[in-house]
Amino acid sequence: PTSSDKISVEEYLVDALKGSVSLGEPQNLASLAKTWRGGALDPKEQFDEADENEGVLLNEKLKPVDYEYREEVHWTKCHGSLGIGSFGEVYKIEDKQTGFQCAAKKVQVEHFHAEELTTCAALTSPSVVPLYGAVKEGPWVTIFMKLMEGGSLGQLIKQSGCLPEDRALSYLGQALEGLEYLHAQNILHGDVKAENVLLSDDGSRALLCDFGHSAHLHPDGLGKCLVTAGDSQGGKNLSELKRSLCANLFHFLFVTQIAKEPPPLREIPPSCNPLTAEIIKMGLEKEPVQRASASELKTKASVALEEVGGVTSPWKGEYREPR
Ligand SMILES: CN1C=C[C@@](O)(C#Cc2ccnc(-n3nc(C(N)=O)c4cc(F)ccc43)c2)C1=O
Repeated sequence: PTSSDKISVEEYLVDALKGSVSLGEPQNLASLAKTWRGGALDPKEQFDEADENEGVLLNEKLKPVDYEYREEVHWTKCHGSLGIGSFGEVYKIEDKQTGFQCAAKKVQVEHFHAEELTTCAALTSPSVVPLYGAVKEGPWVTIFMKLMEGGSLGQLIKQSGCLPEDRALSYLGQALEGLEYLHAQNILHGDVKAENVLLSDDGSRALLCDFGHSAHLHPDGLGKCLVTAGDSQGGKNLSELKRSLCANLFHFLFVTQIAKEPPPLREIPPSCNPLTAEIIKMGLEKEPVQRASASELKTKASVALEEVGGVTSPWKGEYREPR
């Protein structure tokens, strides 16, 4: 066969997956998701697309029926939305056959980026929200994931006013763990903020979510932009992220608006542990070359947490007036 006759294994796989919903592997989902794109369709194509239903589910408690998985038919939303992600609303949903509940983000296909799935499909870190699969139904892409009953850190900060130092350090450390893991997989999250850190029902665990702005970093891409003095893994983009994460720590602690310029360090309260103050300064270092690596910041955050005596403040304690 000539080269034009040989189709890639991936094209062959995608051809087999098109038009149906099946229980499968992360790689299958990643390959199929790359074919989902919006764009001008002629009326005939629009009509055909309206009924289209295809996808790959990764959790056996989400059960397609006769190669279909449709809203209101096989799964249904439970009450209102949980929050708003990048280009989409997030809902608590229930599988009608198994009763299993999870979270689902609905994105219009013209706003869907395959990287939202290709970057997180095969991740297994305890600090990243697990993906349960994704399905295209007409002009919508629905992305299923683990339900995080504790809600987002952004919501907690709004409810609590500002966080006690022990909890801010614990959540920072876990978010840095997730970031460090993503970097080790050459993945750039691209939108690290309190709204994209989700909490377990008892508030003990914090996991990164929302890969709607993520990108695959090629190893040489990192090589070209090695600018931190930290471990060899650091990269300019990552150091930008770490800076925004430490700026977020400042936000977690003191609910300052994350200004374009680093928050005035003089506003770090004197009551704060010196190591916490050092972490904020290290992470907000303007010069990327001087900025600490994710690993260094993570290590310092866990030492600072030990120094403040671990997490002792109550989960969702009384309101604390932001500074
Ligand atoms: C693995 N994966 C798959 C899709 C993803 O890119 C996302 C997202 C996203 C964005 C904003 N918000 C939430 N969000 N999720 C939950 C939840 N899982 O319970 C949630 C709960 C809230 F209270 C508020 C926002 C929430 C989730 C991603 O990361």
